Amino acid sequence: MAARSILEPLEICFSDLQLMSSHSPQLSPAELSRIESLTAAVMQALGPSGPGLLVITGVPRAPGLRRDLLPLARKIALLGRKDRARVLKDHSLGSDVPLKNPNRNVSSCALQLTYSQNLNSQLSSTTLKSAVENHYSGEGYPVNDCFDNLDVEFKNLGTTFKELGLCMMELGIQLAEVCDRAIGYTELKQSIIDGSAKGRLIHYHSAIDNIILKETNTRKKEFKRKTQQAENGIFPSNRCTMQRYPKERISKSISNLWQQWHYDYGIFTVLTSPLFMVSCQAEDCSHISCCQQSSSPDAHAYLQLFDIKKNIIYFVRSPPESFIVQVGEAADILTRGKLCSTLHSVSRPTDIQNLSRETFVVFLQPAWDKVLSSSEFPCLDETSNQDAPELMQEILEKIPPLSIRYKKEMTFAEFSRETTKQYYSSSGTHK
Ligand SMILES: O=C(O)CCC(=O)C(=O)O
Ligand SMILES: [Fe+2]
Repeated sequence: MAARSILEPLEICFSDLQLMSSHSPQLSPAELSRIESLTAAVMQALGPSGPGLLVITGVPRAPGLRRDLLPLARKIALLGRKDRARVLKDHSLGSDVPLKNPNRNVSSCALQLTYSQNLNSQLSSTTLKSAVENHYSGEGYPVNDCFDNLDVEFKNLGTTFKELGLCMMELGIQLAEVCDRAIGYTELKQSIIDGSAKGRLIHYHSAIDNIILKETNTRKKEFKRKTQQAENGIFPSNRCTMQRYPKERISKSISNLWQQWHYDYGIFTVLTSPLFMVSCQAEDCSHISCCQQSSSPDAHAYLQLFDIKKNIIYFVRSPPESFIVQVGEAADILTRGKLCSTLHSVSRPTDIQNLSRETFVVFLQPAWDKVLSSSEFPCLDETSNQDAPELMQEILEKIPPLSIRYKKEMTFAEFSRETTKQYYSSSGTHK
C-alpha cells in the first residue's frame, strides 16, 4: 500500500513567468538573481527529482473565463442527446468520449486550438459579463436551465472555450521558453508553436448525474413543468422535498478513480484548477438547475501523482483560480530527461454521491510528423516490474513504461499511436 500525502506544488506568478521568459536587460542585479533562482526552482519542479508539475497564479482575465466556462461542462454533459449534439455543433466542438453511454463517468467536449487564433478583439467585457449573469442570479441561486433556450444558455461557449484555451496555450509556450533557455539546446517552444493543441472541457460525473442522465430523455415533459415552476420564482430550496434518492438507485460499482492512471504524452498539459459542484439530492427536484459550486471536500484537487521511487501518492493542492502545468512524455524525450512526466490519475470521493468535478485542459503537442529522437532516458526504467511496489505493478501491467512504447526516431504520430495501442489495446485516440 502506497503512503498518501499532500503536495503543494511550486507556485509562480504570471508576472514572474513573463520576466523569466523574456529578455529583460533592465533588471537590477538583485531582481536578476531572484529570477535565476526561480528558474532553477522551475527546472527542479519539472525535472527528474520534482513532481513534474507546477502552478501558475495571477493570470490576467483567466479567473473570469474559468468561472464562465467550467459550469458549462456539467450543463452540456447532462443535456439530452439531441440538445447536446446541437450545442456542440453550434460551437464547432467535438467529443472524444462515447457520450451515448449513460454509465460513463466522464463527459467531455474538445476543440483543436491553433496558435494563430486571436479572439481578443471579438470578446468585449460586456459579453463576458452577460455570460456570468446567465449562470447565477444575484442571490447566489442558480437560475433555472430552460433548454428551449439553448442559444442563450450557451451563447459564449465557443468564444470562452477558445479564449481560455489560447490563454493557457500562451502559459505553456512561455514556460517552454523558460525551459529551453535553462537547458540551452532544446526546442520545446518551437515544437509547441509548430504542433497542435487540443482543448478539452471535462465534466467528471457524480453518481446522481448518471441517474439524471438516464432520466433526461424519458422525463423531458416533467422536467419542463418543473423548470416552468422555477421560472415563476420557486427556487430550489423550497421546490425540493427532502426525499433522497433511494440508495439502491445509486450505482455501487463506482470506481475510486475518475480518471485512470496514465502519463500525458504531449509536451505540456495545462489545466485549470478544478471546480467542484454539489447537486441537490432530492429525487423530485429539477436536478440540473439545482446545483451549487463547492470547495473541494478534502481541500485538494483530487489530481493525484504517483512517485514511483518513494512509493508515495501525492494529492495535488492548487489555489482555485490557478493553472497547473504538467510535463508530458514528448517533453521527456525532447529534453533527454531534463523534464520528466509523472504518472497521475484523478481520484474520486466515492462516499459523496452528489459531487461533480469540472475542469478545462489544454494538451500541447508537437507536430504529428515531428521526429522524437533521443537515445538517453534518465527518467525511464527506474522501476522494473519485479521490484515495483504492489500498486505500481498493477498499474504497470496496464501502462507500460516509456522505454517500451518509444522507439528511437519515432514520429510523434507513431509514438502516440503506440501509446494508445498499449494503453487501450486499440489504435483509437487517447482522450
Ligand atoms: O482532471 C484533471 O485534473 C487531470 C486530467 C488529466 O490528467 C488528463 O486529462 O490527462
Ligand atoms: Fe493527464
